[in-house]
Amino acid sequence: MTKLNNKTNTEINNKEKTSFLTFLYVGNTDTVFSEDTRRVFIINLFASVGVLFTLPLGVVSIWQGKLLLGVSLLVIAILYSLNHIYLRRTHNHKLCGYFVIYPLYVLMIYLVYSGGVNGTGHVWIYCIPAVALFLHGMKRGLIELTLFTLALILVMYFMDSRFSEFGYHETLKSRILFSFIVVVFLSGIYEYSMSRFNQELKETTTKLKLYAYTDPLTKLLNRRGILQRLEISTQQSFHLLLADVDFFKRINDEYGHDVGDYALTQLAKIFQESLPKKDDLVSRWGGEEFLIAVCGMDEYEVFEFAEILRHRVESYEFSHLDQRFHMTLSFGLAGMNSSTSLREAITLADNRLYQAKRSGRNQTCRA
Ligand SMILES: Nc1nc2c(ncn2[C@@H]2O[C@H](COP(=O)(O)OP(=O)(O)OP(=O)(O)O)[C@@H](O)[C@H]2O)c(=O)[nH]1
Repeated sequence: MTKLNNKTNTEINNKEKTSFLTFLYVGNTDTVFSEDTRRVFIINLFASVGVLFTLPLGVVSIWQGKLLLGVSLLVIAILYSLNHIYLRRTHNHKLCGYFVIYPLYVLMIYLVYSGGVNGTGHVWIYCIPAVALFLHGMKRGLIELTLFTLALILVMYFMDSRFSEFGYHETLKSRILFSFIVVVFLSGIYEYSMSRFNQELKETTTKLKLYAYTDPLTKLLNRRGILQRLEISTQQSFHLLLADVDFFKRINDEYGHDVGDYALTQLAKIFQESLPKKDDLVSRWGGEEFLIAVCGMDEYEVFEFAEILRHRVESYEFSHLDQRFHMTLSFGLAGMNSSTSLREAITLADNRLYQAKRSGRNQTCRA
């Protein structure tokens, strides 16, 4: 019974966690680590925290008779709530970022000018640097923060603000400015180190993806690479050609491993140059096997293409380190469409390749 209760509690907790994440990621929880999703998440978080503060403070301000301040806070609360809905529908984080930051600048300047509630308005300005630098990056963020600082100076020193009415010492103004500049400086250092770190992370991820999906010898996609590309492809149907070099072991044995490597690299070039369309793919499936995926052709056309390729390789003279030799290929052909899965098509192509080998090699076997 206790076990059952624990399970139900965990399920409820997981459900709540998922709903919370769905709220913050505006419905998109699968690509959590993409830069766009991260921005959507943080803008949404800023806006949600903004609503949590501006809504009650707005109500309190109206309650205390500070109508203008109260209405401004409520307008921002509404704006931030609409921002969430808009973000959920469009994922346009750039525009939503403007909706977060610009009303915030105006509100802060107004709070400093009016003193807010009992002269406490200026204490809120320190949230500005982090938000500005995150949303607009170092360059634009710092320009906006400089303009904001100038606006602060203007309001505090040159406008008839209500600052002196609250009995503050004159030095408080300069201390507010200096401490604000210190926070800008620290936020800038943080943003700079974070953006450097993110940049390096992005570059490393790109390199690792390249290594993970590419065959180092031929520079073609490897098995993982082509499977990933085929799984995400928008093409409805493909034909797969599994090609295998006949008696490749003899090349290695007769001419050495380096010549064998050269032959595989040269073969990869021939395959790549022969692909009919730019959406077609070729990969090194493993060892001396290559998987080619072609789209937009019927089975007969693919068979014809395989035969052309086979003859091209058969008549090609491989030449490396004074060694000259010829190679032949065997092909297994299979179609992949809505009724045949990728795995099934690969198995079928593999069976037909085996059949081509058994029937004497140097040929294409299809259904
Ligand atoms: N040089 C080189 N040889 C490789 C590489 N990968 C696999 N091979 C060799 O490819 C050969 C494959 O031999 P087998 O599987 O017996 O096939 P085969 O000699 O081509 O004979 P059939 O496929 O039956 O026509 C082996 O000798 C492997 O060492 C590679 O990256 N470089």
